[in-house]
Amino acid sequence: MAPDITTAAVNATVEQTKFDGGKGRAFVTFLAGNGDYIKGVVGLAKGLRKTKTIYPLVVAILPDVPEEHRKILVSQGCIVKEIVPVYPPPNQTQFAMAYYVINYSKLRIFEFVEYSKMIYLDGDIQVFENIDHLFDLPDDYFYGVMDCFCEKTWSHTPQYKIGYCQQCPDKVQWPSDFGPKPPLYFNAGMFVFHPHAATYHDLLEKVKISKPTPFAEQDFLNMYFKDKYKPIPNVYNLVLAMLWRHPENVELDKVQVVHYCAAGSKPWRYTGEEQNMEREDIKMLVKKWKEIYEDETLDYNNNVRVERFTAALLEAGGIKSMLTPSAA
Ligand SMILES: O=c1ccn([C@@H]2O[C@H](COP(=O)(O)OP(=O)(O)O)[C@@H](O)[C@H]2O)c(=O)[nH]1
Ligand SMILES: OC[C@H]1O[C@H](O[C@@H]2[C@@H](O)[C@H](O)[C@@H](O)[C@H](O)[C@@H]2O)[C@H](O)[C@@H](O)[C@H]1O
Ligand SMILES: [Mn+2]
Repeated sequence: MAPDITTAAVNATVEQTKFDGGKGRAFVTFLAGNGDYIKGVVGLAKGLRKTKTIYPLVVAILPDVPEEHRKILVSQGCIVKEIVPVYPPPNQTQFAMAYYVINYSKLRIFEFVEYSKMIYLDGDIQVFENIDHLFDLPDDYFYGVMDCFCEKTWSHTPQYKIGYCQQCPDKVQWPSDFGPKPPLYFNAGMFVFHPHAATYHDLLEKVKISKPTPFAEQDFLNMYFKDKYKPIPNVYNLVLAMLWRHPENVELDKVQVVHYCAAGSKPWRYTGEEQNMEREDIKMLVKKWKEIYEDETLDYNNNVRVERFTAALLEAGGIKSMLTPSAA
């Protein structure tokens, strides 16, 4: 019978392991409002647990997230950090989606300098394979997956109007009289970054004087990091529209991270009625998300003793040191 490990020791070890074992690394997501995105974040927390990641999930929440949702996040082992909202300068801009204005608050995560490296994931993303290796990417760059400009949400752009997309740059040439080709552009639903105080303060200064644009903080981040952005393969953030816009660029069985950003694809409110939602691949991906969300063995409370006991073993120097002398 292993000796009693005091709860305090386990708690201390868990926190320390999370920090040391994580080498100051963490996944981070963003939650605002009292709506149903809480389901997305719970699904993400359980999906990350299923990948056996050693890194915690930090949830940056706006003040309007209700206590009941905060308790759910803590019960799922998340590190909950309340952030102050960030608003863009007042402007008449029509955002691609009216609620995108709240997404500027995502920028607060750049202040989490207690972490040396973070992977940001939208709440409507699911991680199906272990992606811990992305934390080892060099700090000098900002990593994300290239977006697609073919959906109607892009109809305000010159790219959309001429049928140009960075996913198939040879299909429609960028006209020379349009000026320089747009720099590579990432989807801001997933990115790998190194929190840094000076960068954070500069970001916040610049966002206060930047004209808001239809894709809100996504446009801003692309402008800000355009000289540091390094594309990573789309297996790390499958923007669903790629399935019908650029199927030649997708190998579904190799996809590790899925971004449920197409209209009607949020798994927790999926009805299958919107355009493209009746596709078999969409139905399969929504089913995969729901299987994780409904899997009680992935709940933190059903794992905490294993995670804590493992952590305590690490701290105590392995199984032998835990056995009583007579059994040694
Ligand atoms: O009511 C909302 C809307 C958005 N979000 C957060 O903001 C992210 C970006 O919004 P969304 O994913 O809907 O944008 P999309 O990727 O679909 O354009 C979401 O994933 C959530 O993490 C939220 O918490 N509550
Ligand atoms: O606030 C702007 C948002 O812009 C992005 O969503 C868009 C973009 O990806 C388009 O390319 C798609 O066509 C569209 O479906 C999708 O919603 C990010 O996913 C989200 O995190 C957030 O930054
Ligand atoms: Mn999203």
